Amino acid sequence: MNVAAQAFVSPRVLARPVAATASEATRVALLGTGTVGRAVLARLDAWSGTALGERLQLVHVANSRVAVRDAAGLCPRQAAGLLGVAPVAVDDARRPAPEPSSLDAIDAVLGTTGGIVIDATASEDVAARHAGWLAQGVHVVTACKLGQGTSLRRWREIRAACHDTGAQYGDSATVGAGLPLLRSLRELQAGGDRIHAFAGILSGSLAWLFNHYDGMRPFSALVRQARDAGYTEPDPRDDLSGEDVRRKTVILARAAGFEIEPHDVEVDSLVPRELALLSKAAVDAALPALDVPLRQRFAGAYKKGEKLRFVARLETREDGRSHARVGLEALPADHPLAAGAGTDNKVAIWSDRYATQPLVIQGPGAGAEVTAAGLLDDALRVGRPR
Ligand SMILES: NC(=O)C1=CN([C@@H]2O[C@H](COP(=O)(O)OP(=O)(O)OC[C@H]3O[C@@H](n4cnc5c(N)ncnc54)[C@H](OP(=O)(O)O)[C@@H]3O)[C@@H](O)[C@H]2O)C=CC1
Ligand SMILES: N[C@@H](CC=O)C(=O)O
Repeated sequence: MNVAAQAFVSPRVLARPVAATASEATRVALLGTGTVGRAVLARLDAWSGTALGERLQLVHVANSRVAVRDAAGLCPRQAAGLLGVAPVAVDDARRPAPEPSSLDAIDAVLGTTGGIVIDATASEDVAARHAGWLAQGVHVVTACKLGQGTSLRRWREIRAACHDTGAQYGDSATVGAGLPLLRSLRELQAGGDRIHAFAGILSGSLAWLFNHYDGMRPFSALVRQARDAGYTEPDPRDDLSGEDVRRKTVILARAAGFEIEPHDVEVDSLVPRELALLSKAAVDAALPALDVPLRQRFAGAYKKGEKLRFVARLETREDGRSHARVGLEALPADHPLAAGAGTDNKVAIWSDRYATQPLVIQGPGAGAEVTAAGLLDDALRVGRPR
């Protein structure tokens, strides 16, 4: 059974069934039916007929190629079947036929205000539309970091659009795959606190890789395993190069009050030049180019009893300016950031309130299920309140 099919068997009951009317539901358009998008559909499917399910009405699902829509509401399982990412149900023939995917269709299907776009893509084209949707009064909930984690200009456009229309931007899944990181930073500042610094593990895939790498198995084999488990970006070089962590650092920094540009973050990439230059299709075969450099770095750390961890740091200097960097560090084995398991993200935050002992937030930081849960938590939050 493939991963898509597995997502749709034996759904857990996540909430008690209650009666509710469709008119109370918020219309939702889901973009992306890959690792995260399929998990969103599976979670919505498991909510069918429950109080949570009645609050969100799926009206549009698309990937980069095809879309299905129905203003009266789509069954998540059938939509997945129609788009070819889950087993086809018997009565799917009676459902709307898939049409070519177009981002212009969102306006027609959600109307001008009140609906939610869930972005489960890694698409620049989709991220470039976030501010426009918000400016129309459409809420955006996103796992994609290209909205807030790229240029300051785009970040400001997103914030301005939210301010002007009251539309909301759900970004919990962009850093820590739904962990309460961005929320905590914002709540501290809302209470008058000022953030001084943060340091942490912000990549679930790199956490998993360095929690498992023992210098014996080739590093490239572990990268393939992390990719197949759904922890990496669609192109694993985005993780290995530190670009994904750069974007998360930028998002966290801005949420902490530091309006930095991506180039303000110093990045130490793990990707050798010969791998960086390849097309995406050629990457898998060339992954062994990682093996020797990583084995050497592992051996150097091992001899000193240290552990390799990919760390992001933001500090404020005496002149009040911030400095951010991300890269591989060899840490003493008992260092707090060396602890953790699986895909754990772990972030320490120093502020006026937490000046000596930092506030520490830790938990799984990648994976389809936690990310989908983070997206739908945000969708419930920005949709019509209950
Ligand atoms: N995996 C994880 O643990 C986490 C992922 N994220 C983020 O979630 C996002 C999705 O990741 P993941 O599911 O792994 O990626 P996948 O590559 O598995 O899926 C991406 C999906 O986006 C679709 N897509 C691309 N362009 C468009 C478009 N213009 N319109 C509609 N759909 C489009 C693709 O379509 P097609 O199928 O046709 O190619 C595909 O279905 C990324 O931004 C990632 O950074 C965030 C937190 C954790
Ligand atoms: N590829 C990312 C997924 C979540 O953002 C990671 O490894 O953390």
